[in-house]
Amino acid sequence: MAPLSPLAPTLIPFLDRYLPPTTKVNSETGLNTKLPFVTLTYAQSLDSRISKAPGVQTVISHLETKTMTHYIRSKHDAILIGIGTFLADDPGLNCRFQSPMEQKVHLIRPVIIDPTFQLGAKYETSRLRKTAEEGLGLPPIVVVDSLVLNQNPQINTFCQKHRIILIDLDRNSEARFVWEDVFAELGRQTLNSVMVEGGASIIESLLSCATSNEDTHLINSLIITIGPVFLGKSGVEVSPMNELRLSEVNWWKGIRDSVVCARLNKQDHRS
Ligand SMILES: NC(=O)C1=CN([C@@H]2O[C@H](COP(=O)(O)OP(=O)(O)OC[C@H]3O[C@@H](n4cnc5c(N)ncnc54)[C@H](O)[C@@H]3O)[C@@H](O)[C@H]2O)C=CC1
Ligand SMILES: Nc1nc(O)c(N)c(N[C@@H]2O[C@H](COP(=O)(O)O)[C@@H](O)[C@H]2O)n1
Repeated sequence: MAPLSPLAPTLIPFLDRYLPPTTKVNSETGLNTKLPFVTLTYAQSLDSRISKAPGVQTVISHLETKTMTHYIRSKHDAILIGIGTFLADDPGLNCRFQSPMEQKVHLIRPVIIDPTFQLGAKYETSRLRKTAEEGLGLPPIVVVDSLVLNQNPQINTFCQKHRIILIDLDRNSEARFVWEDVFAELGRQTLNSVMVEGGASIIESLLSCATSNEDTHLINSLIITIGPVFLGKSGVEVSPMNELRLSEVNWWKGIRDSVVCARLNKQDHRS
């Protein structure tokens, strides 16, 4: 694993207002809210692609913005990916950014959205498991369709040592979880901030639900790294179902990549 570079100092004030507050407070009631603070963050090409082909891990971020991603991980309780990303990337999903102010590296909880429990035996040989066993990260929580519990014997073995969250799929709309159910459950598990990293299906699903009025509050911040590359028509594109305009937009320019931070709605979680 290549070491990270020092964090560009200008990234700290740039990112600050888009990162989770220490305590999430509802601006209207003054009470803590049940839903975690959700940051959607990923790296894309100039043609809005996050990998060069389906299921192929593709480096887009420069080391400088890779370091930024680990800094962002250090500010969240959980990191969420879809099972497609687990299968394609075999990621570590830990935090390797060490703040000079902290004695220890931050431990972030991986969450995998895996309705049909494809994780199965693949977890045994994964980097995720190795990272957790070496004490460099935490074991994952896997979010599974409630109906799959009795249909897949591998779940029972996995459950003995790991946490599984059972949620009913929304069977009216192409067998997806309702995101509010997922985040509410993560909130109940005391995960007060969730960083969503991908992949394409997860990003599109979240951006698309943000275009429906009811769910705009689910994503609190958007942080996108843009690398100077076109991945072409065989690349995996991310695009919401409908037009989506951003607010509170700010840009940062690094050695090679640019980063855009924004909100999807007008709600300010710090006021
Ligand atoms: N450039 C970047 O920042 C990143 C790139 N990637 C890339 O993305 C690709 C993987 O993307 P995908 O294949 O789309 O996989 P994915 O990680 O989005 O997982 C897809 C699976 O997640 C589940 N899922 C997604 N939305 C759901 C919902 N609302 N309810 C229930 N289940 C849901 C389904 O089982 C679906 O098959 C890989 O090539 C990976 O390298 C992944 C993360 C970040
Ligand atoms: N920030 C960023 N830039 C890229 O170019 C990427 N391909 C990704 N991918 C995400 O990073 C995960 C790998 O994490 P580990 O370093 O192994 O912990 C991968 O699973 C994607 O979510 N990200």
